[in-house]
Amino acid sequence: MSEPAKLVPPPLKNDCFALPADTHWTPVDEAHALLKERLSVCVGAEPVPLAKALGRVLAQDLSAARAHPPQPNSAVDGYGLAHAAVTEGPQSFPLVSGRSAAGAPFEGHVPAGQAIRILTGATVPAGVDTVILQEDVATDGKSIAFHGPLKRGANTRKAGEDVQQGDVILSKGRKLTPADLALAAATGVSEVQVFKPLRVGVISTGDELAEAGAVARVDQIYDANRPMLLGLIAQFGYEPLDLGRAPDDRATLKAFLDEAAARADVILTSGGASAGDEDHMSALLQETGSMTLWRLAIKPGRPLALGVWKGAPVFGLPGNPVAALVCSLIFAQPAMRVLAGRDWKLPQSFKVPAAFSKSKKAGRREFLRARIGERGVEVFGSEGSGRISGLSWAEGLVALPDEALEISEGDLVKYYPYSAFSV
Ligand SMILES: Nc1nc2c(c(=O)[nH]1)N[C@H]1C(S)=C(S)[C@@H](COP(=O)(O)OP(=O)(O)OC[C@H]3O[C@@H](n4cnc5c(N)ncnc54)[C@H](O)[C@@H]3O)O[C@H]1N2
Ligand code: MOO
Repeated sequence: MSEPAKLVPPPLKNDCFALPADTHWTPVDEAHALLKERLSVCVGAEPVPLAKALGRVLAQDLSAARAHPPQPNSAVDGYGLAHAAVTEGPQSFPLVSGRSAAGAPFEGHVPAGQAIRILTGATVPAGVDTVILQEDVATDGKSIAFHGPLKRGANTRKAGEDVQQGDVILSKGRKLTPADLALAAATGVSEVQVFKPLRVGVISTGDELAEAGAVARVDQIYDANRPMLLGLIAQFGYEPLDLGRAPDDRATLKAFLDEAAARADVILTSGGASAGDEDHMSALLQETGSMTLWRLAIKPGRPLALGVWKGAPVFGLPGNPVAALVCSLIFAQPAMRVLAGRDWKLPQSFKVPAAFSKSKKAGRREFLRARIGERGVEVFGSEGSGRISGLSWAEGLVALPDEALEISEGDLVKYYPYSAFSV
């Protein structure tokens, strides 16, 4: 009998972030390019009254039903007159009786060489093309005296100078802001065709999880990811659907996914994304054949399981809360934007001086919990992926590029305030 082959241990690295050479580590930019290419809107459209349209996404271009302003009107309180009758130097014009006020226009014609009292927003009467500011005249109530020359058309707004009837005022895919509601209302729009809200289902997985409020065994932890992800979805303006906690049991998890696909347009799960013995989420998605299990060149958040379950895109986020949040912001957020009917757009970052120093390794993009302090952007003391306290401490993320980098205090680094993800 021959001796059993002796096990040869690998060199000890003890770096769970080291990137083994035999795996393809997908760079963040490559992952983004794939998401951008493959995703498209997955919700239908419906009409809603303008008053209910804030934050909704236009399902078609919006056109002005009327011009803005609809008629020429006065930009100031003053006196309207015909420019052709104005000369240089001091002069005086008799006032016609009556006035033009906003909502109560003067119906008659103002003869050349005469003037009419006119108020801000009032329709410019026939015969008038120019308005002189009341501060620039002397009056006894019967006539006005002022200095010429005046500029033709002064202090008036032309019909349609802002928007012409039929102009496209807002494009398909636009998320309606308060200013957009003003523009639509001003141009006579009372109802808009918008995409139905994106329903995002959230499932936590893991036998170790206990529900908030329940008595937890010492070996259990409270489910922190679910309230975080549901809150994030609400902040993004989508409809959060709490689909509960699934145990580490493949058949039950399957039933959870079935229910999720029936009720939600997109599914976010956390936990079980990597390839361990209990990582059922990635295993189930793999079975559908739609699976792209990404090993992402990112810290934190390496395992991100992506797939489609009964028609619904699934983001299998890593279980560690910091990684779950970072992956949601960096991948699920731009993806959900497109699924909800908007364009592909990454959040706006800012270059800010670092109030820290760090030696960064090559080969992965790193996201650090960060906030702006007096000396620049500060980072949380620990990079541990389970340190939830750092997520609350932070007001945003610093993104360090894929390459190796020596960062010294004062160097400019990329900073994303959390608010940049919720626009
Ligand atoms: N041998 C290795 N082990 C691990 C590696 C590795 O490279 N080699 N990578 C680590 C990294 S990085 C991550 S991230 C995790 C990802 O694993 P899973 O997505 O399969 O997540 P779980 O194992 O289920 O959970 C990880 C961690 O997070 C806790 N968790 C899970 N869900 C919740 C929740 N809803 N609320 C709060 N905390 C949650 C869970 O208890 C674990 O502690 O794998 C590492 N392992
Ligand atoms: O990278 Mo894991 O995703 O640290 O938490």
